[in-house]
Amino acid sequence: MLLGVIADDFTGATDIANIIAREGMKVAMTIGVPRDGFEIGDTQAVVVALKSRTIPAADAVAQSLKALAWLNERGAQQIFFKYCSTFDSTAEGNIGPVADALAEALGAEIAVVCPAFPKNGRTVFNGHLFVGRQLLQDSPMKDHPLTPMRRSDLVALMAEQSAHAVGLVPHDVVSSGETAIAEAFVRAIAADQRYAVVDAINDDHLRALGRAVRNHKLLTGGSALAMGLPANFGIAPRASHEAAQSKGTPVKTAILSGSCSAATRQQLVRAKELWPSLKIDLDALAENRPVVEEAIAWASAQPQDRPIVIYGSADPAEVEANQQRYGRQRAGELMEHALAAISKALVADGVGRLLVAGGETSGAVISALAIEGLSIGEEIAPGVPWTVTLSQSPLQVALKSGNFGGPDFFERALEIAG
Ligand SMILES: Nc1ncnc2c1ncn2[C@@H]1O[C@H](COP(=O)(O)OP(=O)(O)O)[C@@H](O)[C@H]1O
Ligand SMILES: O=C(O)[C@@H](O)C(=O)COP(=O)(O)O
Repeated sequence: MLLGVIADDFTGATDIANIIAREGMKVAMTIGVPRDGFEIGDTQAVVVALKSRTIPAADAVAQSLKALAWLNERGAQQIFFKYCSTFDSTAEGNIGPVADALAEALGAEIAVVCPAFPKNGRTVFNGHLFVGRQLLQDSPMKDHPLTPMRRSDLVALMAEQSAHAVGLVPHDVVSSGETAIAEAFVRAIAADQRYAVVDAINDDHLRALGRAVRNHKLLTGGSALAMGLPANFGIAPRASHEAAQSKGTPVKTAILSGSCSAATRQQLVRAKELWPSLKIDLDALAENRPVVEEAIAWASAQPQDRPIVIYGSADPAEVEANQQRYGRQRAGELMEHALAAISKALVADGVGRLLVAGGETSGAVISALAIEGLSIGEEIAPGVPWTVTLSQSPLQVALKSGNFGGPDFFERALEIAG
């Protein structure tokens, strides 16, 4: 194995696996740390998907170290800690503690911090993270149900979460190329900095950075940082990425969404106009009413040849009201558990194609389905591939990060699936 990736959520894991695959590496994605006997064959990169973004920091550290040990035992030459391109972290923050623990275990003197994903509008400039034209703190991420981001200064955010000093490699250095970036790392190490936030506003910056980190033991960042890594191992991008799913056969399809992100809510407006839809009532869930059973009955009463949409997604005012009533964590868990239970019943009832919107939601759904891993197929939108589950009865699955994809994402996904 050349590259070992530890991803802090499941949508993020398919996102980075997609990028690595398109850059030519043979990649496998596992759900959690694989069981003993899981064969990696001639796989060059393994992405271990964890659901560690919003859990207590000590648990996130323990799970990440377990993943690291598994990857190291299989000879991974470089480790990548993948977090969100919007640096999603709770108030306590898991990114710093996990990065600290991985750096310590690997003996890494320096690690980059670079969530930039220019194709999806995430750029880092003077250490500040932008989403489109807005600072992160002014973007819809300020209202995220679990990880509201109210600051944009990555140096400050990382310094607050980590036990170590954090520096910045600014855009003028990055624009000067690989040698200048590598020299900046030497200066950062001399200044006792463990992390270097690196500016990147386009893919050329990320590729130059990719070359400059060739010898780093640990990288941290968003998926786009992985773009330049396969080339370091002498691997060239693939002309076309083979589809993992078979086309042309009708497949019962369900769209499940717990994502309250602005992009998902817009995508749902369109999906609801096209297909039968059902909203899950969080109050009813909290009152222990048979919401899940009713949703399953509703689904089986719908025409079987059309996609169905089941969602909890709500706008910031409704999410806020729910959190006031039930608490941030409980509100999230109630919805995640309900959507996970519904997905299990739908699959048992013959649904063979699932589109899941939301990182935490995807984690809950995929875990409930007891799936061991996913193989990466065609790209639907930047950062979102179709995948096929590594299971006895394979399912087609797309895990959509909350803010990824255009307004017609779901239609586009189904067109591509054929
Ligand atoms: N109506 C709702 N009220 C409160 N929380 C909700 C509601 N609908 C969904 N949630 C929760 O919001 C969180 C959304 O996170 P996630 O699934 O990661 O989406 P995203 O990818 O957009 O960040 C989940 O924990 C989900 O259960
Ligand atoms: O880096 C990204 O933006 C995504 O890969 C990701 O992690 C998104 O997380 P969610 O929005 O919670 O799905």
